[in-house]
Formats: sequence, structure tokens, C-alpha cells
Amino acid sequence: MSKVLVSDPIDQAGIDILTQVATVDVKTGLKPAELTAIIGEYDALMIRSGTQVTEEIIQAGTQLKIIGRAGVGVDNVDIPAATRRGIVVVNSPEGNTIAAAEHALAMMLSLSRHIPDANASVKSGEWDRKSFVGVEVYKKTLGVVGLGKIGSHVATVAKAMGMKLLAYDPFISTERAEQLGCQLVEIDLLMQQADYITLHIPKTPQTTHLINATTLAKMKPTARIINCARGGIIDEAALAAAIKSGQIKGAALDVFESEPLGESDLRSLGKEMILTPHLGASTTEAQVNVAIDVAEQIRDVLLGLPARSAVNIPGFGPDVLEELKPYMQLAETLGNLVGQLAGGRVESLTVRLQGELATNKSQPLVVASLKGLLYQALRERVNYVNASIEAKERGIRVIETRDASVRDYAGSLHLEATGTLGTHSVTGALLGDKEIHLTDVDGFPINVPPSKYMLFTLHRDMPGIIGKLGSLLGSFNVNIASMQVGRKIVRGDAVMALSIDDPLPDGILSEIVKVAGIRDAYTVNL
Ligand SMILES: NC(=O)C1=CN([C@@H]2O[C@H](COP(=O)(O)OP(=O)(O)OC[C@H]3O[C@@H](n4cnc5c(N)ncnc54)[C@H](O)[C@@H]3O)[C@@H](O)[C@H]2O)C=CC1
Ligand SMILES: O=C(O)C(=O)COP(=O)(O)O
Repeated sequence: MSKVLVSDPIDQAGIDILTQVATVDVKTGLKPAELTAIIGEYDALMIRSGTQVTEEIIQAGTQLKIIGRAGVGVDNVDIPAATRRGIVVVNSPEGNTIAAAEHALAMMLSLSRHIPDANASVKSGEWDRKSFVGVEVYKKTLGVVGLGKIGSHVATVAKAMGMKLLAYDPFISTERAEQLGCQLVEIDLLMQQADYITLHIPKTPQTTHLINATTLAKMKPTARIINCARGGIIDEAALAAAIKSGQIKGAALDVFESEPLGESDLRSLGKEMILTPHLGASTTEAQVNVAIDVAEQIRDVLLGLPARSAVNIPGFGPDVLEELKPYMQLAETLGNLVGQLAGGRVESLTVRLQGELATNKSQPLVVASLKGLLYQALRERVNYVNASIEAKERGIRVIETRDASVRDYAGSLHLEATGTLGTHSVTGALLGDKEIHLTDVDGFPINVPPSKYMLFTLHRDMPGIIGKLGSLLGSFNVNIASMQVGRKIVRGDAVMALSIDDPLPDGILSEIVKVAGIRDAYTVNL
């Protein structure tokens, strides 16, 4: 049975799913060295933002197949290191969207009405109404930085509260922003004009310290900033200085450069600074959502099924995957086949999406083709996660093309590889009930389902060859399950595709090419 380590607090709903397929150990609060010492026993690791999954931990996780992040941000996981090791990293892109958006809105209203400090004041026995006069958000301008899932929900609710909306997001269309009632502007203008600024972007090299002394200096002295996205997007020292000097009015932070927050100037600021301990996703609903979402994906991957929200398999969204799943298997089979026909050391692979398939996303099919191509060399070590990297490291040139005009089958996939045995090509399609068929080998039309052991010959189409080959195989005790000849012209060159019941014995290929009329023979194990 597989073993899963849960190293951050996860809702029981997720644990219940994991226990269907694995032994689950919940060990929270482990120090990095303690995690490194035990991770080698586990097939899967389930985390939230508390566990730092460093390269060292990934190296020590020799059995790891999947890291599941029960939340959105995966900046606490060394994704390139996981990808190199073929470990799939999944998250829950939508499970806590509403929770995080509502926390940002709560922060905005709390800042405006001083709710945390007013509450503390009453609880300490005071009745002070003068110190806590607030401001309204109605008709104020909210600047949303990052108009993704959380930013969009914040914008929708803020609009309903009568706020004017500016947004900065270089990856979002003007139409999308307009649908949400936002005016898309550059960051400088947003900083200058907004009364409230709320951050909903990932932490990346581009966004680290996006809010710094220079950008803070552009804000209005009455403006407030809210960060429920990631610590480190705001330069905390510069923010504390800007509030102290009165350059800006205030801030509310849920996330910090270093968590848990240690000694910090931020703690010494008064009612204009609200701090929460990374609570954005901490609602009952969100925790159930993310735990179920990620546990299901871990369960699926441990059962050999694909994950729906893998962050290190580009282009493999759930919809794409569902639609392309049968074609992924076709691509893998063709990749494996053409790789063997081309011999080891493949230098280049061309993947051509044909007919109806040409309108689909090609990337998943290219990755699946590469996985098949590399299977002979890497066996189970190659998967959808690392196939592209492994191919790149081997210097395999990958060319993607599409040809919608090919009409032989509803949609077909054509792969051509050049390796030590020259250039070879195969085409395949899905027929009937999604059954894989080889429809072309080296330009010769055939129609055979692939089988575990196959023999291909290139020969001259002339009487007697099939009989001679049959007798030869018989003399080596090789049983033929099916056979088909593909030719373009009568008595010209032809290809023979044979399915055989057992692997071809050593030495037989050199005997086959001695048969008069047979020029080449290739054996393939799928
Ligand atoms: N405080 C908490 O507990 C939680 C925090 N988060 C964090 O909130 C953030 C947003 O999450 P989602 O909305 O789900 O992500 P998302 O991926 O849906 O949206 C992010 C948006 O940021 C934009 N973006 C990327 N780089 C940018 C840049 N350089 N400048 C401006 N915009 C940029 C993207 O185009 C995208 O529209 C993430 O950092 C996530 O980790 C998410 C959930 C809970
Ligand atoms: O989902 C996210 O990105 C979060 O920041 C939530 O973090 P958490 O799961 O509460 O540790």
C-alpha cells in the first residue's frame, strides 16, 4: 500500500479520501531536518503553506510521486527540482478563492472602520467613540493588482459596494477587465489614484518588492494597501517607514516576508496597521474544498491516473485532459513505436496533428509522444512531468506541426523521428470505440491495432515473400497473430506489419533480411 505524509493541518475530509488508497501519517510542525529524514518512506506529500519543500527534501524523497498543496500558492515548493525528478505538483486553484477574497474585503472594511482596535478598546473596559471615526468605501477608488480568480471576486463585490475600480494585470484583456467593471491601467497610475490598493498576484521574481519605497511614494497620503496574496510582494521595511512618516495612511497584511512573523516594526504600528496570521484561506468551507480537491488528485496519481490541476504539466488543464485523454494514449504508443523504429539516440521528433485533431492544443500530445519516445530509455522514470525536460537534456529537437486538410480519419497523429536507424514515421488514429489503430508506417498505408510484440519489414511486393517469412518465423517457433501488407503500388515497395505472440528471438532479424526481397526488418516491443 502507498504511504502519504500530511505535514500541515488538513481537513479530515481529505484524510478520509487518502486512506482509501494509502496509509496516511499526519505529522505537522516537522523541522526541515526531521522531514528530510523521513520523506524517503513516502509516495506522496500533502502540505499547506507551512512546509517548505526544498530541493534537499525533494532529493531525499526517493519514492515521491506527487506533492499536493491544499491551497493555491506553490511558492513554498521547489517546482523545478520536483519537475526534474518527475514528481507531479498539484494544487487547488479555486478551493479557497472566495475565502481569500472575503478576507481582503474584510481587511479593507476593518481598516476603514478600525474594527480590530475598537473591539480591543471596548474589551479593555473603555467606551471611546472619538478615536475610531472611520471613512466610507462608497465612491472611493479601489486598485486591484492582479485580476485573477481572487482579484476578480474582490472587484465584483467592491463594485456592488459602490467603489470605482482600477486594475493592473498585464496578462488580462481589456474586455475581461471591463466585464468586471474595472479600468485596466498601468501600475503607476493605479498607485497614484487609488484610495485602497489590494494585491492578488503570485510572488515571482517580477513581483518581489513590487511595492517598495519608490512605488509607495506615488500613493495618496490618505491611501491604504492590503496584502492577502504573498509576503515579499511588499517591502515591509519601506511600508513601515511610509506609514510612520504619514506618506500613506495605513495597511492590512495577512502574509509576510518571513512566516511566522518574527520581530518586526510592523507590530509597533497603531490602528492604521492590521495584521492577521495568514488567515486568507482559513474558513471551514475553503479548508474542506482544498482538502478534498487535493486529496482526490493524490489518490488518482497513486492509482496511476492523471491529476486535474498539476502545476508542472503545462497545458494540461482538466478540460483539455478529459478531451485529449484517448489521444494521449495514442501519442504515447506512437512515440514508443517510432522511437524504436528510428533506433536509439533520436535527434529529432516531429509531431503533426492532423484532421480534426489539428484544432486541439498540441502541447499535451507532444509531451505524451515524448514520454512514449523515451520509454525504452527511461522506463517508469519518464512521465508527463519530466518528459520535455528529459528530451531537452538529450538534445532531441521537437517540431510541432498541424495539418487540418488530412481527411483519412476524423483526427490522426503523425510522428516522424530521426535516429541511429534513420528517419521513420508512423501515423495513428482512434477508430470505433476509441481503439488505437496504426494507419501508416513509413508512408505505407496499413490498418492494424498495435500489439505488444510487433515486426515490421520493408520489402518488395512480390509473390512468395509472405510464405518465406512465415516459414522462417515458424522455424524459430514464433507464432504470428496477425499480418498486414501496406503498399502504394502493386509490385513496388511495401511494408509488412506483423503482430506476434512472443518477443522475437535474438538473431532472427539478420536472418529475415537475408530473405530475397526483404530490405529491412524492425522489431518493436510496446
Ligand atoms: N492569504 C491567503 O491565505 C491566500 C493567498 N493566496 C494568494 O493570492 C494570490 C492570487 O491568487 P489567485 O487569484 O487564485 O491567482 P490567479 O492565478 O487566479 O491570479 C493571479 C493574477 O495575477 C496576475 N499576475 C501575474 N503576474 C503579475 C504581475 N507581475 N503583475 C500584475 N499581475 C500579475 C495574473 O495575470 C493573474 O490574473 C496568489 O499569490 C495566492 O498564493 C491565495 C489563497 C489564499
Ligand atoms: O492558498 C494559498 O495560497 C494560501 O496562501 C493559503 O495558505 P494556507 O493553506 O492557509 O497555509
